[in-house]
Amino acid sequence: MQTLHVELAERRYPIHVGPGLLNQPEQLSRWIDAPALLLVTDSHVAEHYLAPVESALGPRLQGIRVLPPGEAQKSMKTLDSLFDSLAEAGIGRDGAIVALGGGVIGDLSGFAAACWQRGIAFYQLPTTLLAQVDSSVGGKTAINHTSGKNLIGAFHQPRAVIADSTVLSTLPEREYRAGLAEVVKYGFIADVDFLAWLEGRIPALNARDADTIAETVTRCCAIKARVVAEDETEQGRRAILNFGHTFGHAIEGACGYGEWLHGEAVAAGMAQALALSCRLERISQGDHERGLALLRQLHLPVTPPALDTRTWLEWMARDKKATREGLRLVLLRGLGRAELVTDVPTESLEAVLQASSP
Ligand SMILES: NC(=O)c1ccc[n+]([C@@H]2O[C@H](COP(=O)([O-])OP(=O)(O)OC[C@H]3O[C@@H](n4cnc5c(N)ncnc54)[C@H](O)[C@@H]3O)[C@@H](O)[C@H]2O)c1
Ligand SMILES: O=C(O)C(=O)C[C@@H](O)[C@H](O)[C@H](O)COP(=O)(O)O
Ligand SMILES: [Zn+2]
Repeated sequence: MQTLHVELAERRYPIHVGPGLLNQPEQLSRWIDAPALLLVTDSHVAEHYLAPVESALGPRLQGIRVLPPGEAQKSMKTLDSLFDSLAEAGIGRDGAIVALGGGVIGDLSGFAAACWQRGIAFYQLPTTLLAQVDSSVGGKTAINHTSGKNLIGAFHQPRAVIADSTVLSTLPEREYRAGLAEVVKYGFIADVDFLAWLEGRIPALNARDADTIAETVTRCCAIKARVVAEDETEQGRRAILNFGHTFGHAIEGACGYGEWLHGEAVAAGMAQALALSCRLERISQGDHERGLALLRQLHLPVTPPALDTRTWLEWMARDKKATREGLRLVLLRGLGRAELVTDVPTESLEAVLQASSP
């Protein structure tokens, strides 16, 4: 097992990564240290992993909510129903939520924890690749609004992240691939050596080799923890974690939440962001092709759905990075280095949007 930390002074917390962690009741019970707990999960995850966590937490567990799976749960209606569960379980200020599941469960439960009695603790037990490498770390919590992705939310850090790499063996193939998109993102934005490391392990990644995945999770968490520690509330630098997301969130919203998985939309969005970076001569043609090749070799989509330019621009305008002056996009300045760019020429953006429409 490895333990990293997100260095945020009084909000500093550990990320434990390793095999079999959900089946170590003494450790689990020590890491999850609040006196009263509500556990939130979804029905797929519950089927596989609820029993060991439930028995490890014992009588401190005051309630369990098993939600239907899927992006649609990041809604005001489900959030409201979680408040009912917190009330029924009698969770007060010293209580906490245990989020057992993927990014949907983590984002939703984290936001419920941020709101309940003005903020209670929560613990992330991520069970998807995407959640282990990205969503469980960093404290972005949210639900969706019909007008845009994650528009209602809060920065609220977990008290601990416990990532059991063994649970990834039951993850459906499509969900595994979606998680790889966020993995590749770290190489593009912050670490060209990691990008090369991934390129050298494509057969192992495609075969879901357990050791390769465990190392991948640790490396991604280390990058994310560093970026979050530098800029917890995305005043600047943290925005690089949003590479591909202005396009990706537009795809998710325009096609209807859940139609494209978040990771799939991010993969196609990163292909757009690579194309725009290349058109603006921020990366070479060779680097553009290298980036697309990696996405394709991991069987990730690089072509977005057919949306007209007006639809693209309407959705992208609601991105949280946008200001009154207009869009701000994360683009590359060479592979392994991302920047937040304010002055993207409209004609270049439109050319990329038009070129990608089938
Ligand atoms: N907060 C952040 O920083 C952040 C970062 C990235 C993504 N996100 C959000 O995360 C969400 C996507 O999360 P996700 O990709 O984890 O999807 P998800 O939570 O919907 O889980 C994917 C599917 O896999 C199932 N599942 C989960 N773990 C399993 C396991 N071990 N075995 C079998 N089935 C399992 C779930 O039931 C679900 O059907 C999106 O809403 C996205 O916006 C947030
Ligand atoms: O942690 C971050 O910061 C990220 O941007 C990580 C993203 O992968 C994630 O999808 C996040 O939820 C997007 O945030 P948003 O602010 O664009 O909603
Ligand atoms: Zn993301």
